[in-house]
Amino acid sequence: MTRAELDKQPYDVATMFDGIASRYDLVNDVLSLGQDRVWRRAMVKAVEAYSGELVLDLAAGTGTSSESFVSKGARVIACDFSQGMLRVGAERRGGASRDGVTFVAGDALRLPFADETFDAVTISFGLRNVNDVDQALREMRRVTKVGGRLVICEFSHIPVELVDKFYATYLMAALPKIAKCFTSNAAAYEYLSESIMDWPDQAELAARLQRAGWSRVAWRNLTMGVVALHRGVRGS
Ligand SMILES: C[S@@+](CC[C@H](N)C(=O)[O-])C[C@H]1O[C@@H](n2cnc3c(N)ncnc32)[C@H](O)[C@@H]1O
Repeated sequence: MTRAELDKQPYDVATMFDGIASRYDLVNDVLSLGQDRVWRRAMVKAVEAYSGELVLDLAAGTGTSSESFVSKGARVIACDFSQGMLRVGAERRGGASRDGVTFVAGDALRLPFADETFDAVTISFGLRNVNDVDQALREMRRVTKVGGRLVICEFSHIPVELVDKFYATYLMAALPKIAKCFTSNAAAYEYLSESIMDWPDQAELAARLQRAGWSRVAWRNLTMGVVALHRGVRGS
Protein backbone atom coordinates (compact mmCIF):
# COMPACT_ATOMS: atom_id res chain seq x y z
CA MET A 1 0.00 0.00 0.00
CA THR A 2 1.13 3.53 -0.78
CA ARG A 3 2.44 5.92 1.81
CA ALA A 4 3.62 9.46 1.25
CA GLU A 5 7.15 10.56 2.13
CA LEU A 6 8.08 13.80 3.82
CA ASP A 7 8.47 15.55 0.47
CA LYS A 8 4.66 15.13 0.23
CA GLN A 9 4.36 14.51 -3.47
CA PRO A 10 0.69 15.33 -4.25
CA TYR A 11 0.02 12.06 -6.10
CA ASP A 12 1.39 9.99 -3.20
CA VAL A 13 -0.57 11.99 -0.60
CA ALA A 14 -3.87 11.73 -2.52
CA THR A 15 -3.38 8.00 -3.20
CA MET A 16 -2.49 7.31 0.42
CA PHE A 17 -5.70 9.00 1.63
CA ASP A 18 -7.74 7.21 -1.07
CA GLY A 19 -6.44 3.97 0.43
CA ILE A 20 -7.35 4.69 4.07
CA ALA A 21 -10.61 6.58 3.42
CA SER A 22 -13.06 3.85 4.46
CA ARG A 23 -11.69 3.50 8.02
CA TYR A 24 -10.20 6.98 8.38
CA ASP A 25 -12.63 8.34 10.99
CA LEU A 26 -12.65 5.16 13.10
CA VAL A 27 -8.85 5.03 13.27
CA ASN A 28 -8.72 8.73 14.22
CA ASP A 29 -10.99 8.13 17.19
CA VAL A 30 -8.88 5.18 18.34
CA LEU A 31 -5.44 6.77 17.92
CA SER A 32 -6.40 10.04 19.56
CA LEU A 33 -8.25 8.23 22.39
CA GLY A 34 -11.33 10.24 21.46
CA GLN A 35 -9.51 13.58 21.80
CA ASP A 36 -10.24 14.40 18.14
CA ARG A 37 -13.82 15.19 19.15
CA VAL A 38 -12.58 17.66 21.78
CA TRP A 39 -10.30 19.32 19.19
CA ARG A 40 -13.16 19.60 16.68
CA ARG A 41 -15.40 21.28 19.27
CA ALA A 42 -12.64 23.79 20.03
CA MET A 43 -12.28 24.42 16.30
CA VAL A 44 -15.99 25.23 15.90
CA LYS A 45 -15.77 27.73 18.75
CA ALA A 46 -12.68 29.33 17.23
CA VAL A 47 -14.25 29.73 13.78
CA GLU A 48 -17.51 31.18 15.16
CA ALA A 49 -19.37 30.64 11.89
CA TYR A 50 -22.63 32.55 11.88
CA SER A 51 -25.87 31.73 10.12
CA GLY A 52 -25.65 32.74 6.44
CA GLU A 53 -21.84 32.66 6.30
CA LEU A 54 -19.95 30.66 3.70
CA VAL A 55 -17.07 28.60 5.10
CA LEU A 56 -14.36 26.78 3.15
CA ASP A 57 -13.18 23.63 4.93
CA LEU A 58 -10.02 22.84 3.01
CA ALA A 59 -8.51 19.33 2.99
CA ALA A 60 -11.88 18.31 4.38
CA GLY A 61 -11.43 14.60 3.69
CA THR A 62 -14.63 12.73 4.54
CA GLY A 63 -16.22 15.97 5.78
CA THR A 64 -16.04 15.15 9.50
CA SER A 65 -14.35 18.48 10.11
CA SER A 66 -17.00 20.26 7.97
CA GLU A 67 -20.14 18.92 9.65
CA SER A 68 -19.62 20.88 12.85
CA PHE A 69 -19.94 24.27 11.12
CA VAL A 70 -23.41 23.69 9.64
CA SER A 71 -24.94 23.20 13.10
CA LYS A 72 -24.37 26.96 13.54
CA GLY A 73 -26.26 27.72 10.31
CA ALA A 74 -23.29 28.32 8.02
CA ARG A 75 -22.94 26.72 4.57
CA VAL A 76 -19.72 24.77 4.07
CA ILE A 77 -17.70 23.91 1.00
CA ALA A 78 -15.71 20.77 1.85
CA CYS A 79 -12.78 20.72 -0.57
CA ASP A 80 -10.16 17.97 -0.95
CA PHE A 81 -8.05 16.40 -3.67
CA SER A 82 -8.53 12.76 -2.58
CA GLN A 83 -11.43 11.33 -4.58
CA GLY A 84 -11.54 8.40 -2.14
CA MET A 85 -12.04 10.63 0.90
CA LEU A 86 -14.66 12.74 -0.91
CA ARG A 87 -16.52 9.60 -2.02
CA VAL A 88 -16.71 8.18 1.52
CA GLY A 89 -17.93 11.57 2.79
CA ALA A 90 -20.60 11.93 0.10
CA GLU A 91 -21.83 8.34 0.56
CA ARG A 92 -22.09 8.82 4.31
CA ARG A 93 -24.12 12.03 3.90
CA GLY A 94 -26.31 10.57 1.14
CA GLY A 95 -25.04 12.91 -1.59
CA ALA A 96 -22.29 15.32 -2.60
CA SER A 97 -24.35 18.33 -1.53
CA ARG A 98 -26.58 17.75 1.50
CA ASP A 99 -27.69 19.67 4.56
CA GLY A 100 -25.38 22.62 4.08
CA VAL A 101 -22.20 20.69 3.15
CA THR A 102 -21.08 20.56 -0.48
CA PHE A 103 -18.09 18.39 -1.45
CA VAL A 104 -15.83 19.89 -4.13
CA ALA A 105 -12.67 18.35 -5.59
CA GLY A 106 -9.78 20.81 -5.54
CA ASP A 107 -6.11 21.33 -4.80
CA ALA A 108 -5.07 23.59 -1.91
CA LEU A 109 -2.30 25.02 -4.09
CA ARG A 110 -4.69 26.15 -6.89
CA LEU A 111 -8.09 26.55 -5.30
CA PRO A 112 -11.01 26.42 -7.75
CA PHE A 113 -12.67 29.53 -6.21
CA ALA A 114 -12.74 33.24 -7.06
CA ASP A 115 -10.92 35.84 -4.98
CA GLU A 116 -12.69 36.91 -1.74
CA THR A 117 -15.37 34.19 -1.78
CA PHE A 118 -15.45 32.95 1.83
CA ASP A 119 -16.25 34.52 5.22
CA ALA A 120 -13.99 31.97 6.90
CA VAL A 121 -11.47 29.38 5.75
CA THR A 122 -10.54 26.41 7.91
CA ILE A 123 -8.17 23.49 7.55
CA SER A 124 -8.04 20.62 10.05
CA PHE A 125 -5.12 18.18 10.00
CA GLY A 126 -4.60 19.05 6.35
CA LEU A 127 -1.91 21.73 6.11
CA ARG A 128 0.81 19.31 7.32
CA ASN A 129 0.12 17.13 4.27
CA VAL A 130 0.33 19.89 1.68
CA ASN A 131 3.34 19.94 -0.59
CA ASP A 132 3.87 23.75 -0.44
CA VAL A 133 2.57 25.17 2.86
CA ASP A 134 3.37 28.81 2.06
CA GLN A 135 1.54 28.66 -1.28
CA ALA A 136 -1.48 27.07 0.47
CA LEU A 137 -1.50 29.89 3.06
CA ARG A 138 -1.46 32.47 0.23
CA GLU A 139 -4.23 30.66 -1.68
CA MET A 140 -6.41 30.50 1.45
CA ARG A 141 -5.90 34.25 1.90
CA ARG A 142 -6.80 34.94 -1.74
CA VAL A 143 -10.22 33.24 -1.43
CA THR A 144 -11.04 34.83 1.97
CA LYS A 145 -13.06 38.07 2.06
CA VAL A 146 -11.37 41.15 3.48
CA GLY A 147 -12.02 40.94 7.24
CA GLY A 148 -12.58 37.18 6.97
CA ARG A 149 -10.77 34.69 9.14
CA LEU A 150 -8.56 31.63 8.90
CA VAL A 151 -8.41 28.90 11.53
CA ILE A 152 -5.91 26.05 11.27
CA CYS A 153 -6.21 22.96 13.47
CA GLU A 154 -3.02 20.92 13.26
CA PHE A 155 -0.79 18.63 15.31
CA SER A 156 1.95 20.60 17.01
CA HIS A 157 4.59 20.32 19.72
CA ILE A 158 4.39 19.99 23.51
CA PRO A 159 6.45 22.76 25.15
CA VAL A 160 7.38 20.60 28.21
CA GLU A 161 10.47 18.60 27.20
CA LEU A 162 9.85 15.46 29.27
CA VAL A 163 6.22 15.15 28.17
CA ASP A 164 7.23 15.83 24.57
CA LYS A 165 9.77 12.96 24.72
CA PHE A 166 7.10 10.60 26.04
CA TYR A 167 4.72 11.74 23.28
CA ALA A 168 7.43 11.23 20.63
CA THR A 169 7.84 7.64 21.83
CA TYR A 170 4.09 7.07 21.52
CA LEU A 171 4.14 8.53 18.00
CA MET A 172 7.10 6.61 16.66
CA ALA A 173 6.78 3.27 18.52
CA ALA A 174 3.18 2.69 19.59
CA LEU A 175 0.95 4.56 17.14
CA PRO A 176 1.87 2.62 13.95
CA LYS A 177 1.48 -0.69 15.85
CA ILE A 178 -1.99 0.24 17.13
CA ALA A 179 -2.98 1.46 13.65
CA LYS A 180 -1.98 -1.93 12.22
CA CYS A 181 -4.86 -3.54 14.15
CA PHE A 182 -7.42 -1.33 12.40
CA THR A 183 -6.12 -0.68 8.90
CA SER A 184 -4.44 -2.60 6.11
CA ASN A 185 -2.17 0.38 5.41
CA ALA A 186 -0.10 0.76 8.58
CA ALA A 187 2.58 2.54 6.53
CA ALA A 188 0.23 5.52 6.18
CA TYR A 189 0.33 5.85 9.96
CA GLU A 190 4.14 5.73 10.00
CA TYR A 191 3.89 8.74 7.69
CA LEU A 192 1.46 10.35 10.17
CA SER A 193 3.98 10.03 13.02
CA GLU A 194 6.94 11.19 10.94
CA SER A 195 5.07 14.18 9.49
CA ILE A 196 3.98 15.32 12.98
CA MET A 197 7.57 15.14 14.26
CA ASP A 198 8.79 17.06 11.20
CA TRP A 199 6.13 19.81 11.43
CA PRO A 200 7.14 23.36 12.55
CA ASP A 201 6.35 24.41 16.08
CA GLN A 202 3.65 26.91 17.03
CA ALA A 203 5.80 30.05 16.74
CA GLU A 204 7.28 29.10 13.38
CA LEU A 205 3.89 28.33 11.86
CA ALA A 206 2.59 31.69 13.16
CA ALA A 207 5.51 33.46 11.47
CA ARG A 208 4.69 31.71 8.18
CA LEU A 209 1.07 32.89 8.41
CA GLN A 210 2.31 36.44 8.84
CA ARG A 211 4.68 36.11 5.88
CA ALA A 212 1.75 34.88 3.77
CA GLY A 213 -0.07 38.16 4.54
CA TRP A 214 -2.36 37.14 7.41
CA SER A 215 -2.95 39.73 10.18
CA ARG A 216 -3.73 39.38 13.90
CA VAL A 217 -2.07 35.97 13.98
CA ALA A 218 -2.37 34.05 17.26
CA TRP A 219 -2.47 30.47 18.47
CA ARG A 220 -3.61 28.40 21.38
CA ASN A 221 -2.62 24.90 22.44
CA LEU A 222 -5.02 22.00 22.94
CA THR A 223 -4.12 18.88 24.95
CA MET A 224 -0.86 20.50 26.13
CA GLY A 225 0.22 21.31 22.55
CA VAL A 226 -0.46 17.95 20.92
CA VAL A 227 -2.67 20.11 18.70
CA ALA A 228 -2.60 23.88 18.15
CA LEU A 229 -5.26 26.18 16.73
CA HIS A 230 -3.73 29.03 14.72
CA ARG A 231 -5.87 31.93 13.61
CA GLY A 232 -5.46 34.92 11.36
CA VAL A 233 -7.53 37.63 9.71
CA ARG A 234 -7.35 38.90 6.15
CA GLY A 235 -6.65 42.57 6.74
CA SER A 236 -6.75 43.97 3.20
C1 LIG B 1 -5.68 13.99 7.78
S1 LIG B 1 -6.85 14.32 6.51
C2 LIG B 1 -7.89 15.54 7.29
C3 LIG B 1 -9.34 15.42 6.89
C4 LIG B 1 -10.31 16.29 7.70
N1 LIG B 1 -10.01 17.70 7.57
C5 LIG B 1 -10.36 15.90 9.15
O1 LIG B 1 -10.17 16.76 10.00
O2 LIG B 1 -10.64 14.73 9.42
C6 LIG B 1 -5.86 15.30 5.42
C7 LIG B 1 -6.54 15.59 4.11
O3 LIG B 1 -5.75 16.54 3.40
C8 LIG B 1 -5.96 16.32 2.03
N2 LIG B 1 -4.95 17.05 1.24
C9 LIG B 1 -3.60 16.97 1.35
N3 LIG B 1 -3.03 17.79 0.45
C10 LIG B 1 -4.04 18.41 -0.22
C11 LIG B 1 -4.08 19.38 -1.25
N4 LIG B 1 -2.95 19.86 -1.81
N5 LIG B 1 -5.27 19.81 -1.70
C12 LIG B 1 -6.42 19.32 -1.16
N6 LIG B 1 -6.45 18.39 -0.18
C13 LIG B 1 -5.27 17.95 0.29
C14 LIG B 1 -5.88 14.80 1.92
O4 LIG B 1 -6.43 14.31 0.73
C15 LIG B 1 -6.66 14.38 3.17
O5 LIG B 1 -8.03 14.12 2.90
